[in-house]
Amino acid sequence: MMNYGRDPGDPAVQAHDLTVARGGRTVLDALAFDVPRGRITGLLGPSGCGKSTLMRAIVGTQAKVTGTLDVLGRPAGDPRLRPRIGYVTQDPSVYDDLTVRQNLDYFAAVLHPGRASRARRRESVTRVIEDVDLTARADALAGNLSGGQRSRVSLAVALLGAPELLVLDEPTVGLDPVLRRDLWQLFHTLATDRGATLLVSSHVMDEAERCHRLLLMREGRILADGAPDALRDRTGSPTVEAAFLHLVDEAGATGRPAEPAAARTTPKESAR
Ligand SMILES: Nc1ncnc2c1ncn2[C@@H]1O[C@H](COP(=O)(O)OP(=O)(O)OP(=O)(O)O)[C@@H](O)[C@H]1O
Repeated sequence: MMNYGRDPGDPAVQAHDLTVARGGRTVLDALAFDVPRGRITGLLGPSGCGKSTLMRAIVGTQAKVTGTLDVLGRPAGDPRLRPRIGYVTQDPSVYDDLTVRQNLDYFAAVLHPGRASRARRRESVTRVIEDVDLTARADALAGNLSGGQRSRVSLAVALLGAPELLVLDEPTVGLDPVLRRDLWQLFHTLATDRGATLLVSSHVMDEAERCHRLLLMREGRILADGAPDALRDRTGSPTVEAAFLHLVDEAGATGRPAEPAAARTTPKESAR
């Protein structure tokens, strides 16, 4: 199986004092955390807490980022990081008038151009279609796929270059329980067998249990980080969701986070 670059050394992502302003507001506030290599780190928190903004900062597409943010040993946004990171946004970016295989052939040609790379392209396209379990639909037009199948095509595109770091923004939204389970199995294969680092966001707390490690976010801040077990133990909670609520109450009691909730209601669509 292909090795995606496990390296026991530095964390894949290291952030210190990471701050992002959007529309004149601070939406990420002095974050400090790291993301270990070869593991699945879940980025969990309610809608609007800043998960997508943080992911965009990591992949280098977010403006007005201050503080320190190192990704795979380089500053976030360094062009040399591009082939080493796979990023899947919430909106599947596929061409509806091409088949699944044609979509992947196209992106593979961008990644590995030239006649000399033809065999390599064919091998990687077949591999990623298998990875996302779309072999039976490889010749279907993307426009005729279900929402979940389209998002798996986007994931396949991100897997093409065998990236060391995969940043997946709510990849399981709208999927049925069987597909969600299958995708999480794939994430574990990518991390465990291929050494990839995954950062996966979700606002569904039950997905937390499937991660090796969690970053719990609320209102632009990291509320807590650690393994699901450790977070449950530390808060004496039966589930990560209960642990999250406990931590929210604790933060309220110590007077830490929070700008007024009303200041945080800008529709997400205006962000793009
Ligand atoms: N262009 C913008 N101007 C002002 N505020 C913005 C802008 N874009 C996003 N925001 C705000 O930044 C905050 C973080 O948004 P972000 O999309 O990162 O949250 P999220 O946790 O990913 O939410 P969701 O789960 O709904 O995708 C939100 O409160 C949002 O309203």
